[in-house]
Amino acid sequence: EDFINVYASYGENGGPKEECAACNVYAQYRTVDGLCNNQKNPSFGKSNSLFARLNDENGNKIFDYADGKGLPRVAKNGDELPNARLISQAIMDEDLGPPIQGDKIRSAQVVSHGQLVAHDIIKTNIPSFAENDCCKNPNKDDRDFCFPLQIPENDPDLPAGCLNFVRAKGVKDNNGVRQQINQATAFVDASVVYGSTPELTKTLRVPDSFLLKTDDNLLPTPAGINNCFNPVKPKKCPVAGDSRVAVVPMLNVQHLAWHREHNRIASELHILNPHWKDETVFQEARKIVIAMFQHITYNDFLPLIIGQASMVRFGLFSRDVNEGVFSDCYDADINPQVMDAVNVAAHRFGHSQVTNFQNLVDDNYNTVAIKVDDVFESPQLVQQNNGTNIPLIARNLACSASNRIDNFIVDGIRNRLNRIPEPPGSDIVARNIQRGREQGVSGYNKWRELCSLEPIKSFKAFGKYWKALSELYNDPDDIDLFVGGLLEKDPEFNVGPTFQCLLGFQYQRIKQGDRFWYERPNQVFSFTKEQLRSIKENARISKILCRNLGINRISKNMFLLPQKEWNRIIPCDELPDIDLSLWKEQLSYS
Ligand code: HEM
Ligand SMILES: [Ca+2]
Repeated sequence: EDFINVYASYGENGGPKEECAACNVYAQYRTVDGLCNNQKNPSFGKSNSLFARLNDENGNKIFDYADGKGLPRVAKNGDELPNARLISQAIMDEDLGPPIQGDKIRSAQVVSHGQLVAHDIIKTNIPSFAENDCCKNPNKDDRDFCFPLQIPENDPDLPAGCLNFVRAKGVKDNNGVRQQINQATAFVDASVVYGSTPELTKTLRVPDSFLLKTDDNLLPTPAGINNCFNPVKPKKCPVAGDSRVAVVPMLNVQHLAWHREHNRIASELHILNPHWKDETVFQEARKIVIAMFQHITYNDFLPLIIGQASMVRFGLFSRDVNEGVFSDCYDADINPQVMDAVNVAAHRFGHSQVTNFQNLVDDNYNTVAIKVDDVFESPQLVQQNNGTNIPLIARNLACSASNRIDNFIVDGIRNRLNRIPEPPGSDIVARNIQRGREQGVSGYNKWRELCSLEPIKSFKAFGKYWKALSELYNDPDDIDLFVGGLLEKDPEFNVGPTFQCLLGFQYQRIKQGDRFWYERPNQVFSFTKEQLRSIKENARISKILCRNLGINRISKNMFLLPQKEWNRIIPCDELPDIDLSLWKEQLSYS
């Protein structure tokens, strides 16, 4: 049974002309930018191609712009939609929720890995915020460029009036309709580690070597690239495969762990196979890192977000090693590109898991509280004293709870987001809502319909929020997807049915549309049976973070809070390891 109507399919996917070049059918490794992953449509899933829209039964793209071309969505009756900040205040203020919003089983590592994967598959091209102030500059009336937020009078936290918001770069498709550009590869391919363009990969790599660059054993800080959005605090700026590496320290150390894991694996492969060229060592290590990243993301992370039933329904679990090692679900007709609804709403579910604190936890489990809004874009917290805080951040990832997925978003990111270089900062909820509208993403009910769920006919369906919603919106069809989606409940605290459908469908396409999916047999790039088995049995997020972030003990499954019986804190050495000797090439003398 298909959640998404059979009619809904992907539209054409524009891309630059270079893609006319023929693909190398015998390529052993995926390209950095995803080009030629699909040999019939070389730009499927490629970086810098357009986000996907679903098609209706007549093959027309599904979107909702006020003028049908590119102006932000308005209400069904033609009025402006309700003020995004007012919605945020009335529905998503953490003070409206229960006093304790922590999840009982999910750790902060779920949140951080979620952000890392989000950044692996999604990066909207948005003109720089710092250089373009839509409240001040001469372009402020340009509706193609600006869509500022309006903070109402008497707002308790943000100053009334205009708050900057720049629209995503627009590209006209063949019908003259505004589309947006995804700068990341849509594949789950560790592009957060290696970059989504050959130029960035080159910057990250040590020339003539299999290693990624480091600076004092930390992420590299090459001159000439400045990803640091905070211009005030003097510091070195870390560079990784994605420019948002330092949004918060917990994300920063995810990048660091995978970066170090590449160098560890590459160094071992080099010792095992001294005759291999540097390039071979680099690419073989990259291939193993990507396989681990895919395995962990699909089998250990995603079930905690969309739940067991949706995992099974969309065929997202890898094949159980007891039933066989290889598995082939590849379908060359599938375009893995991320769809608009997943970009602007469904995959932003993680914003409700974020907590107000990014604490440091020492070896005796003493905690130093650090507020999230004090450490946005603060790589110095990770870098200082040669990285002495790194193990303390890692322990916090394992030991502190994520917040529940619900309609409450903490003040740290809802009132004080990115107060850089100085207050007032912004509201992540208002931004997400505004982002959905400016990209012409259809309202919540449309997505329910596409997911074969009953559209909501009355505000009453939303329980205690019906009144607030009915005072804000004219019609249930006007409700923004981010708002409606997070108001849905799931008994196991996964995302609700609409986001399960959208994320399940998206991750299915990313898996089935990936020619290089790690489980595939009989290809020039396939692992051996023994190698794949070793990856499947031993790839663990706990092992990767434990061995690379300077801690000695860790919970067996870091995505879950430590627990005496089944998720004890154990020495890292007791966690299983991938057997890299399986990559030792048997030289034959013929
Ligand atoms: C740790 C705190 C986090 C902060 C401070 C943060 C902040 C932001 C900001 C400022 C944006 C841009 C909003 C816009 O203008 O469109 C954004 C986008 C986004 N966030 Fe987060 N976020 C956090 C965690 C997460 C998590 C945990 C997830 C998912 C599990 C997530 C998923 C996304 C996605 C998918 C986007 C859209 C990205 C794009 O358009 O390129 N974020 N976030
Ligand atoms: Ca990617």
